Amino acid sequence: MTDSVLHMEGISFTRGRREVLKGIDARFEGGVFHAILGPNGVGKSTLVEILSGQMDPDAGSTTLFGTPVRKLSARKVARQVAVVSQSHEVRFAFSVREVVMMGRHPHIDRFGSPSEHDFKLADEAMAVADIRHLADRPVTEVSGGERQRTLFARALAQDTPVLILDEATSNLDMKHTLSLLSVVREKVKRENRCAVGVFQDINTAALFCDRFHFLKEGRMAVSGSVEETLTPETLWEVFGVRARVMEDETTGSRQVLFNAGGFHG
Ligand SMILES: Nc1ncnc2c1ncn2[C@@H]1O[C@H](COP(=O)(O)OP(=O)(O)OP(=O)(O)O)[C@@H](O)[C@H]1O
Repeated sequence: MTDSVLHMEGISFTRGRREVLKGIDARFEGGVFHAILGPNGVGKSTLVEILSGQMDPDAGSTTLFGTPVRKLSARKVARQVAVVSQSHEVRFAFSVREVVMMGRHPHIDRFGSPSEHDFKLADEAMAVADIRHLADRPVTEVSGGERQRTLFARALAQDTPVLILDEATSNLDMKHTLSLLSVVREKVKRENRCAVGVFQDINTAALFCDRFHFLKEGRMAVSGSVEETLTPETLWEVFGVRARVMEDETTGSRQVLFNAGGFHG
């Protein structure tokens, strides 16, 4: 049994002169790891920015546990939704530990100070993201992948029922990609949390996610379980690429085999 945690209805959004999203309906449940997929510029980041309350849509509504997101304060949303965004920009030279501790701020009283529990969660998140050895380094002086792991750890420390990942592993090596997404999957399955990830790499998404949502030309083109949606027909329709879809006999997960010349003009 799955519960609807986030619900989008009739979401439309125009950026510049272009209507990027055209009446999107989607449901994101607890206990499910969702993937948002689609070509560059189709509106994946825009969709998750609206989903996490960072932007208001021109039309339609998003509810979080039944309450319209626009009626909730940023602090209330941050207690429920953590985001690892695509922008890796960190302007100030906070230490890696300080950045991870920022994930606890929504939970700490305005005039209070962090508790033992806050420090413990931040420390655990740093261990999971394998950044403890970087704790005292300025975040402006670590590598792109290390910075992304720091922002991932901040979101894990935030300890929310909803986790939104916008290409959150795009700079990570394979080992850290697998280990961090395994942790997300475990939280989704064991603790009934809801995860929504934007992915460019369909095979990584197929290893960890339960449901795929493909965007095309501002609309939700195909939505459903990985088995239903990850087909050569969908890949052709959405991305204009020819590919084979294989099922790994050992793990049962679907993987795509591309070929160098297999794309539409
Ligand atoms: N700040 C902005 N101002 C105006 N237009 C924008 C802005 N950010 C994005 N856009 C435009 O909105 C559209 C959707 O962008 P968005 O970043 O949501 O796409 P995306 O699917 O996440 O793309 P990608 O796969 O390249 O990350 C694109 O046409 C983009 O050029």
